[in-house]
Amino acid sequence: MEILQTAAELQALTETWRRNGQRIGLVPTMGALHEGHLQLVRAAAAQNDVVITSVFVNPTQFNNPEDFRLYPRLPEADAALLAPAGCTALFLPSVEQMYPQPTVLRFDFGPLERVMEGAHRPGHFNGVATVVSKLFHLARPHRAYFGQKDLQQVTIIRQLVADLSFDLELVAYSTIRESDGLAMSSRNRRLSTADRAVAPRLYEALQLGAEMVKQGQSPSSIRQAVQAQLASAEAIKLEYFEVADAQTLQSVEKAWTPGRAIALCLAAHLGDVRLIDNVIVDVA
Ligand SMILES: Nc1ncnc2c1ncn2[C@@H]1O[C@H](COP(=O)(O)OP(=O)(O)OP(=O)(O)O)[C@@H](O)[C@H]1O
Ligand SMILES: CC(C)(CO)[C@@H](O)C(=O)[O-]
Ligand code: BAL
Repeated sequence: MEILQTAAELQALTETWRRNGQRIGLVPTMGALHEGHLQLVRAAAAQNDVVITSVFVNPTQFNNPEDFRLYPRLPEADAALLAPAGCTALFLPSVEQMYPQPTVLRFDFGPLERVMEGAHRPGHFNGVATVVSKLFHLARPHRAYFGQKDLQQVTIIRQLVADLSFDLELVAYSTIRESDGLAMSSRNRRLSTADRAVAPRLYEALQLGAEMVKQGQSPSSIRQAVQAQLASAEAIKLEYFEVADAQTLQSVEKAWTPGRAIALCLAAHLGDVRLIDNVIVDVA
């Protein structure tokens, strides 16, 4: 596996691959890799001739400087995991490589970003869309891989791909969980032992909500039940819980629209670690 640190190296490599007619898969990440990332790399390896994984802790998408400073950075361990998963090239740029000058670009995804992560992390999706656009231009992938754990992110990137006519296929994979249900996340490493023990309560609360959706209970009763269940775990500080349309991500207030899937999404703090999770429920 090659390790590339400059944008010019990546462009040169992808140009050669394109000229040779090779199909390129791209897996954008912020590193501290786990099975959630590796399923994306394995899928990319199975579906393309070559795979680029980027590991870049992107400063422009962090609204909290402490979160950026403490984000786990493990490039050697990441490299060791990527080669056996079928990655051809690891792109490991510096901030200066990705941002040779301060970016002034501004994206506005309208209602899609005025809820949940966009509402609670000002500027977050502007930073995500900026770096993902740069990665698409540098890597020129035929397919790009993302996880449903970041449901709003994948929805916004789908809009970005359509609006800017990126000539690629967006591929999304479902959330990989620990055996106790906790969604795998790089930030899980930062949980204290006590907080790690209660963290599965997040998924348990989402499962309770999913059961209530299936029983046809109202969004307001689901909100109440999920919030009450999480309030009983003292270590968990819920930031938001949303009952949303899985496509538009807009809050569902009254009746379900038959045939439209529902997304139950939350963000919560355990100590100084902020986690997100979601489940998607089909409504008959
Ligand atoms: N548990 C998971 N299952 C499936 N995909 C995942 C999972 N965790 C992350 N991904 C996906 O991997 C890609 C890179 O995510 P990222 O590097 O931010 O990892 P992360 O574990 O989500 O970290 P954190 O949540 O702490 O930011 C994203 O497309 C993300 O949705
Ligand atoms: C897509 C991404 C790599 C952009 O920095 C990041 O938001 C992530 O890891 O989900
Ligand atoms: N996985 C989403 C990236 C972030 O939390 O900034």
